[in-house]
Amino acid sequence: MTSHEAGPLDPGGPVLLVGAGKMGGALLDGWLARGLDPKTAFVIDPALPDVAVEKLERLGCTVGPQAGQLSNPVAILVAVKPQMAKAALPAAAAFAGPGTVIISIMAGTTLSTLGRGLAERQAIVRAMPNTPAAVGRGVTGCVAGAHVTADQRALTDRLLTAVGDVVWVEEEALIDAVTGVSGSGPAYVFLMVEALARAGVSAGLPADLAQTLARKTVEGSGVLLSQSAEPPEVLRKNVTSPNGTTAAALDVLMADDGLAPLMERAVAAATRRAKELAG
Ligand SMILES: NC(=O)C1=CN([C@@H]2O[C@H](COP(=O)(O)OP(=O)(O)OC[C@H]3O[C@@H](n4cnc5c(N)ncnc54)[C@H](OP(=O)(O)O)[C@@H]3O)[C@@H](O)[C@H]2O)C=CC1
Ligand SMILES: O=C(O)[C@@H]1CCC=N1
Repeated sequence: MTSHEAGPLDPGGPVLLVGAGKMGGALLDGWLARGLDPKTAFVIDPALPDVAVEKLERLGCTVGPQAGQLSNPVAILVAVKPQMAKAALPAAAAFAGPGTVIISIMAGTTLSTLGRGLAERQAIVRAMPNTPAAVGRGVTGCVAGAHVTADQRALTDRLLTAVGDVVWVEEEALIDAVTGVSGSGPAYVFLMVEALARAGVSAGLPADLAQTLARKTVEGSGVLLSQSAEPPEVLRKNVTSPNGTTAAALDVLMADDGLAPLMERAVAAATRRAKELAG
């Protein structure tokens, strides 16, 4: 796993972001927060509201670059919905040079599909980040296509560690499972907050108090997990007094039809859906 290096982010040339929505926007914010020179940041996103365009332009970024304004970017990060890939890839192809690495974060979209819209020997990385990137605490799984050089892999690391940690896998199919675990994973955790709050209401708490308790419990547990050297199993056991209240709850959650098989089915469904998105 690689983590952020000290010092300002310097990719060594211009970077183009195609699609500045929730994930692309979080990455761009992370790059700028890590000291990326805004003059080297280019953005294509026809849906970007005027106020966001003005803010980026005020910083010195170029939104909607014309041919001639940008050549040979060191990286193009494609962050549109997989269904928009066909519409967005021509722009990436138009600006890409032989030294450009294309980094796609589109769920399911394979290296082979990406390659069809790009030059024959284009360097392509398929990556899967997650939304905690918005607070610099994301984790991204990556796989490198055949033409990615060691320098381009290091550059990808620099761009993605700006918003969290990065892991590489060698087998492309594993990216679909990465999507099922960490790409979609934050939604499972937020759903757990919602469900815990609802269960608190059923146990007699006022709704706003139940929400506060559920939210703070998951926030605090996340921080404890991140700051502790102990595995989650030990942290769980630390809460669980013999024959106490937690043990009573865990008897339900750890039953044969409890959380583990449910999570397995959920991750399998997400992984399957990623494969379906490949078309
Ligand atoms: N959200 C998440 O948790 C994660 C998402 N991803 C992947 O990231 C990608 C983006 O997801 P997300 O950020 O949630 O989606 P968003 O819809 O928030 O962002 C996509 C942005 O791209 C814009 N767009 C559409 N067509 C084009 C185009 N031709 N050129 C440039 N921009 C375009 C969209 O505009 P408009 O709204 O008008 O369509 C939108 O602003 C997806 O492929 C997803 O699989 C990966 C990991 C996690
Ligand atoms: O739901 C999705 O398809 C995207 C990919 C991972 C998280 N969001």
